Amino acid sequence: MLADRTRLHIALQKSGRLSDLSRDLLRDAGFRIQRSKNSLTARVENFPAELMFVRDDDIPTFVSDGVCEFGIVGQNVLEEFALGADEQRYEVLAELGFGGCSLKIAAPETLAYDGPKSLTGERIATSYPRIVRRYLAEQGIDAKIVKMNGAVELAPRLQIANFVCDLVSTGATLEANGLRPVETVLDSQAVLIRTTKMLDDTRSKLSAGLLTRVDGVLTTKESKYIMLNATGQSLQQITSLLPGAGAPTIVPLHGRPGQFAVHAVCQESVFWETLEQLKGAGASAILVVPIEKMMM
Ligand SMILES: Nc1ncnc2c1ncn2[C@@H]1O[C@H](COP(=O)(O)OP(=O)(O)OP(=O)(O)O)[C@@H](O)[C@H]1O
Ligand SMILES: O=P(O)(O)OC[C@H]1O[C@H](OP(=O)(O)OP(=O)(O)O)[C@H](O)[C@@H]1O
Ligand SMILES: [Mg+2]
Repeated sequence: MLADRTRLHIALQKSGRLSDLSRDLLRDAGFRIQRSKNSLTARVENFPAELMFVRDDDIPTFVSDGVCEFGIVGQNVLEEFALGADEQRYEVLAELGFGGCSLKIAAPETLAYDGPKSLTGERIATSYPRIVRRYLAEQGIDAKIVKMNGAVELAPRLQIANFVCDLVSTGATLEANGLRPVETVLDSQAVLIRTTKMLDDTRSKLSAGLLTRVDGVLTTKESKYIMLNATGQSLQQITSLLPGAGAPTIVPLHGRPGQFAVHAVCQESVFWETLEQLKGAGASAILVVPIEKMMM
């Protein structure tokens, strides 16, 4: 059956690290996901789109083939796919700020390691053979790659390989298996991808609409609304300290001559250090509040 051309198809991981976070992003963007008994697909109630729940490894293929116009997948999976593809038939539209992890080479705690040359002639177990092959080529190292589909951390104990190359975030899995990270091969997070296949007018418009909403969520997540009071002399320094703020609103404070209220939308992270600097420059009554929705 041909996919319905009047709606968008979005490929998401069915169950795993990215599943809930991907759905949360779409919900934050205002899409109401219909509950479905058939858990492999779900309609969006208030937008012509259908979610397809699949294995994450299949997402780059579906989007490249245009079976799904959009997908959410880790950069690690995408890169491994790209290294095996003849041409790139998808585009990365946004880094989503979740699913952060790194692909690392790890070795048993007891094994000596003295830089990448220690990998020469060794066996490295991984689910990411193409990425590891590229890394070894860049380093000019000759080593044998052993492909495993999961439980890679077990390889040294099973004497399949001395080294592993797998995803790490907290490092707890490595530690639990008596391994330590020795090299970082790739840093990764989830990204939104779109097919580069030509879309008809209907889906092209829907695609732009979806993108505007997702962009809105991503900008909003970083953005904060700052309010503070300042004296006339300190205004210039204070406004220059506001991270990623356009033109702030400055209004005189009633009954307090020479004092002003400054309001600004900051589109970059606001750290405690920033607040300390603002205070040091003469700001008082500083408030930082989250922004719920934003459309620029
Ligand atoms: N420890 C982690 N911390 C954060 N993100 C991670 C971590 N491990 C993996 N990820 C990211 O989440 C993605 C999905 O991880 P998961 O372990 O659920 O995949 P999987 O077992 O291959 O699932 P599937 O059944 O869909 O093939 C990874 O490709 C990676 O981008
Ligand atoms: O550094 P850590 O925080 O310990 O995370 C690393 C683990 O997370 C991932 O597996 P996941 O738990 O998603 O399970 P999976 O192997 O079944 O995919 C990855 O394959 C590691 O095993
Ligand atoms: Mg997978």
